Amino acid sequence: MKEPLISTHQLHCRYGALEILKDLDLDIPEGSIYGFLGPNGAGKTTTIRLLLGLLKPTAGTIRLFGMELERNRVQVLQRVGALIETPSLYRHLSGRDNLEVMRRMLGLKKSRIDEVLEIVRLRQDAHRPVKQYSLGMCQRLGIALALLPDPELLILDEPTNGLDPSGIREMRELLKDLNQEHGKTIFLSSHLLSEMEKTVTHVGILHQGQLRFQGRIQELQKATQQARTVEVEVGNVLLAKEILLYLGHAVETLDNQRLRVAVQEKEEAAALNQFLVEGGVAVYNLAFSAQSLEEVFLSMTELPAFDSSASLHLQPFLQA
Ligand SMILES: Nc1ncnc2c1ncn2[C@@H]1O[C@H](COP(=O)(O)OP(=O)(O)OP(=O)(O)O)[C@@H](O)[C@H]1O
Repeated sequence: MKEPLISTHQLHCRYGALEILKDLDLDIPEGSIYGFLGPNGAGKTTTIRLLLGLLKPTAGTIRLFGMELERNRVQVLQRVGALIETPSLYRHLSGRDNLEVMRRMLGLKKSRIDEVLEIVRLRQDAHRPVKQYSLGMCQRLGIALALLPDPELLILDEPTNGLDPSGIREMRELLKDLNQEHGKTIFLSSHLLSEMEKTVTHVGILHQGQLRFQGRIQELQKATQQARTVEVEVGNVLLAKEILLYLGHAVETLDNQRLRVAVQEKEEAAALNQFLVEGGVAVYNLAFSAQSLEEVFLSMTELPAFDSSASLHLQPFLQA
């Protein structure tokens, strides 16, 4: 099997006493668009800093292009283009001149500027000073700068952060184009699955420094179809909740008449109904629903939405 383009093994990182990343095993396949997702503070930027050699891990290893980063920094990093948050730009210079400064520093041929402007669709606006650019245009110029040396891998930290819906759409199209037409592997972070769902081929979900899911987006979608819930409308929410918790279901109170209950199989819904009725709870309505991808993502990255602590004092009641 082909070695992943980026892989980390048991990666740990601390800031002082604070453990930020724990046992992080990332696998980013060549040719993928890998969405690294997680809420604010999950550790995404810290991971990106580690991948770019800007920070040293407390423990663990990082391999890029099959080489250990620590021992091959220069060789590895010249094949990587990166954009961390907003790009550093000379605001009084035009987009083209910003690229020209970098081109000279890298000693690249002049024609490369038009090539990258074309890719990020900024050719028309290349003559304008950057201070007149929208945030989306600045982000695209930042990506053009990262693309100048024609890297195989792009690492982008929250490239859609702060963009309006049309800016997000343009960024999504650009990322797909870079991947499909220009063969770039892309690793990008985001705190919104909904922004990335249609773009990424692979997903890693980070929560409090630990990976909660890693795999193809289709696998996450499949998990979504399996993660079903039942909405139950009852006469006595408190009693219904106690019974369901006792039975080991994860339960969320929606309002003073409705509960949401996690179930694995369809048959469980029928059994659940029977237990409630036998326990003296009037059941007015019971509706089946699959969780959306966003709900699955949130359930992986929020403190448990479901309260699954069983209450013991119901035992005699149910055995009666
Ligand atoms: N230099 C630092 N010193 C101490 N703590 C830090 C430092 N940088 C980040 N942290 C802490 O590390 C944790 C992870 O931060 P990080 O920036 O990696 O998260 P993130 O997932 O990128 O979130 P965001 O989307 O908000 O940037 C946070 O609790 C943050 O406060």
